[in-house]
Amino acid sequence: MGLSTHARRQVQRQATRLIAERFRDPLRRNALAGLLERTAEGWHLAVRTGAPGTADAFLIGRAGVFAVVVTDPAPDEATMREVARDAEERFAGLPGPGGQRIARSAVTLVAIVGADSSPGPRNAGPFWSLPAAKLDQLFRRDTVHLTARQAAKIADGLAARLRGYEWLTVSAPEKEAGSFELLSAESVADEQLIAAVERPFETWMTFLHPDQAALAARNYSGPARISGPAGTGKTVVALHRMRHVGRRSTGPLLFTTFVRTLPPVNETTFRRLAPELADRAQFVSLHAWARAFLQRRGIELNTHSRLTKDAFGRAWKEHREPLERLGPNYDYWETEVQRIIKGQGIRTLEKYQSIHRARRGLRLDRGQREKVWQLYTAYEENLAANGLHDFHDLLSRASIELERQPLEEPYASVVVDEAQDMTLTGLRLLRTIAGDGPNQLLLVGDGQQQVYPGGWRLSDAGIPIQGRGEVLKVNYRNRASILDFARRINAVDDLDGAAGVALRDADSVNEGGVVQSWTGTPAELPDALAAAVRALEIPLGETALITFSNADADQCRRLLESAGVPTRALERYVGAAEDRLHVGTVHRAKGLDFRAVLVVQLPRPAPEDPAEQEEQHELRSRQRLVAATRARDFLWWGAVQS
Ligand SMILES: Nc1ncnc2c1ncn2[C@@H]1O[C@H](COP(=O)(O)OP(=O)(O)OP(=O)(O)O)[C@@H](O)[C@H]1O
Repeated sequence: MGLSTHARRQVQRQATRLIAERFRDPLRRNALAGLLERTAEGWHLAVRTGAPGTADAFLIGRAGVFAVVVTDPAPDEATMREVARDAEERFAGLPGPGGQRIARSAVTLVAIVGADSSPGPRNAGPFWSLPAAKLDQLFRRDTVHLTARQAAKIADGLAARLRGYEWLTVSAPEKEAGSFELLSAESVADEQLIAAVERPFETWMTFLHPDQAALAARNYSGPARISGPAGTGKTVVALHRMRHVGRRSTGPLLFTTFVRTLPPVNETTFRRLAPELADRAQFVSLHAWARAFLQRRGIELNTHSRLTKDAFGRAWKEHREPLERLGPNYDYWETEVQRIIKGQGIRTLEKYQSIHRARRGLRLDRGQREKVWQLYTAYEENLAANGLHDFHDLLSRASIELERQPLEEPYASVVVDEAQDMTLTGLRLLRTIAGDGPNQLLLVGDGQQQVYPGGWRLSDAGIPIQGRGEVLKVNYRNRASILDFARRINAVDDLDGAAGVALRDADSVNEGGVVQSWTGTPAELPDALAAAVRALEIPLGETALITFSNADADQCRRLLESAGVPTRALERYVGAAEDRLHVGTVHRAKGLDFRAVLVVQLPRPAPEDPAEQEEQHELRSRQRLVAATRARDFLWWGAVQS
């Protein structure tokens, strides 16, 4: 509390007296007085005076909205679900900034329990179980996401919907109240303090666009998909939805992606949004999930990546000649084997002959496909001879094992973020993990942002989406000038055969923003980059430098370090602010955002074949679009020309 000891004592005395006049039960007296004290800091508290069956109190402040039950022993889940439903109804739809509304899933349900009552597993139910002695956790600074004015407006709106409740408030002595008001409301010092911990005003934790709010709470009879251009809040909705579904179910929840680096960031966010479900929700890449699952079943696969690469290299040496005549690029054929043959789980030449190779530039006739198949089989033989498996094998093996014997404890809900970069093998595994039941599988993605080659249709993975495909259109991330810049990148979205909504059709809500473009030679890059970083008005910890290959990222990191700029690999980013500039490839940056982004585009040799050129161009456009749309307020785009 930001009050002097003397003022705090006065506030405590007032609170204890007001509560003692109304309640007899010691736990209730203690807990509600603890909450009431906070009204001296700008929190709003309504306590129930009418019949039981609903929340004992509603608490509203800069860390969100809470429905509170005070109880000893710990409450049962059915009772709390009823309380939750009532609370959700009361808050639902209250207006917020820019036409947004409070989401049902924004209300945090808290049971304040006695010291001796056993609350069961912590953070694992539809409510947050908190001993009275630990009330302080409700007021943690790292969960602040509303302005004082927004909190007051919510309290006003709620007041009109509350019968049988009384608003109580205490205040600090006048002199201190004045100085505290300055601190608690819109004070610059306070904002800076919060900004140091997290992005100020992540208002989406309470307010959603009506379309977002509808998707967060919609009931789906089978697998569903949320798509929409970059920055439209797909991940935000997926996290709200996870809370919504989690509150209405039992069993574990899974949030997964193709990339390893994204789940920890989303886990940090989810723990702030839904602390009560933190221990029930698992955030893990699909490969890590598959490996852990197989280990539990006593199956260990050796996927040493350097050795598997060697196995491919040896196969390539043997079979390169006819393929090089078609297209000389090693990477092209590695991708063909990895993303098309293995990624789609193709086991026979016959099948490979029959498929449509989506998003691949070179057309291959039957004879040519046979040559690719020889490369593939040589690779498989090399793997087998050395007891090796690649990451695709990990996923297909997990599917087989899961079909043989289902999970001991099925998931209540599975969310797949950045689904556009999954392989078909991955999607099939996900379907087996989640099943087709109501609300069990949610795929979130945007075909325009696919950063790996190759494509698929959800129907190829046997995932029935009919009528459950949703699209979001309002961009909340990028300021207008950044969005304009990104819209000019012409990235196609033909993934899954459906014409999606492209970034150019997204609505923008954030004014302003700065984009700076720089073009120069490799020799000029070090100075230009150092100057761009020096001129940054945004802290390094909220800035990322994005490249299009690992080698380019290493080069830029070296340049920055020798210019005295502290850096950190984007792989290690978990969402916490650090005073280091994060550097990494677009593959690591996808799904994330930063206040400032520097993009360095180094020259790459273009393939000779026009079809291959076209494919590379399309992929690069999508990657550039992802890179540009990571920036919220400031974008520096450096194009190095040879
Ligand atoms: N309702 C909202 N109010 C305020 N900010 C929001 C809202 N929805 C999303 N945002 C913000 O917009 C940004 C983008 O959200 P999110 O990452 O969920 O979008 P996305 O569609 O998954 O993006 P991408 O596909 O580019 O990864 C985030 O910074 C998020 O905090």
